[in-house]
Amino acid sequence: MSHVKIPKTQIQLNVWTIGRDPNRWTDPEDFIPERFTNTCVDFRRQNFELVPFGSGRRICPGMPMAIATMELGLLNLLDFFDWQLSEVMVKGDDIDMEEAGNFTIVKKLVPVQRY
Ligand code: HEM
Repeated sequence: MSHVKIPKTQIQLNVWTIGRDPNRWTDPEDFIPERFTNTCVDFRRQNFELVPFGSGRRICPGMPMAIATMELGLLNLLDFFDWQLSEVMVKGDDIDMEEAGNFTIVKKLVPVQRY
């Protein structure tokens, strides 16, 4: 494979669209976290359908810190609170996974203090 240099040009990948490509993902709009178990697709490697931290020599150097911070934050939220759906979250019998908000996100889950 030959490499082409494009000097003084910034290239941005549309990771949002890649992550919703129906040619790559089954039911891409559905929330199916199990899709990431038993798969060889790994966001740390060169699986270009999943590149939240970029890839190659300019991959995010803060990735280990970001993962540790997110895991710690998430585990604390799960440990200290029970979570229930707010009324806006329920759609029929199902959970409404439609995105809301732009720069600010509407709270769809309600924390209930456990202790
Ligand atoms: C969820 C959290 C984070 C996400 C999703 C994220 C994502 C990214 C992405 C997509 C890039 C561009 C990679 C590329 O060009 O291929 C990047 C670059 C970078 N990130 Fe992160 N990042 C996160 C957290 C962090 C943290 C915590 C730090 C530092 C403590 C950090 C420092 C950097 C730096 C310095 C670059 C530039 C690397 C370079 O251009 O060589 N990031 N990040």
